[in-house]
Amino acid sequence: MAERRVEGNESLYDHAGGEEALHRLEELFYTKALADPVLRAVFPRRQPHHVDHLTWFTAESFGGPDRFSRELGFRHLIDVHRNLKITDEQRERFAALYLESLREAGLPDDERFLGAVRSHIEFGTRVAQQNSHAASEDELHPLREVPHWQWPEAPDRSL
Ligand code: HEM
Repeated sequence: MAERRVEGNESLYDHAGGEEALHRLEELFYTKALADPVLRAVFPRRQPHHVDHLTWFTAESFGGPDRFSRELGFRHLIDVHRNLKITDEQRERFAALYLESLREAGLPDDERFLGAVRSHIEFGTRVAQQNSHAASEDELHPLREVPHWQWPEAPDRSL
């Protein structure tokens, strides 16, 4: 679904196509993760709420409804990643499969949107990885709430 222009201050959530499009993306991604030889160690079986919860998280971070914070809370996200001991290879595969799924789910593929999703997934996977190794509260990543992701800055044409 290329060629969608960014309208005014449209949210990333609306640009993505809202809840339905994000759910399609997360379902495709989770199916790939479950079948992946590198990720199998951390995703041994399908968890019934994973896709919904991942959808709520992404929706909220992209400027949509705040259902993740209201119903689950950020602490839940910290807790589910604790002790997973995510390796660099797993983190990188997670990000690569996510970006692959974005294309296959037919979400917009304009450069600004792709840039926002790339930086979101890069940041999120690093937070999850750090928290997965934290032996104490002090070693957790300092993030304590769902971030509000923004469009990448437009290049400064005056330079
Ligand atoms: C942007 C990065 C990430 C986000 C937003 C994210 C988000 C989530 C969410 C919403 C859940 C669902 C919890 C529930 O069911 O209530 C979850 C669970 C989980 N995540 Fe992540 N995660 C990220 C990165 C990672 C990475 C890099 C890995 C490992 C390579 C990972 C492994 C897991 C596992 C194993 C679970 C629990 C089991 C399951 O639900 O399948 N996550 N994550």
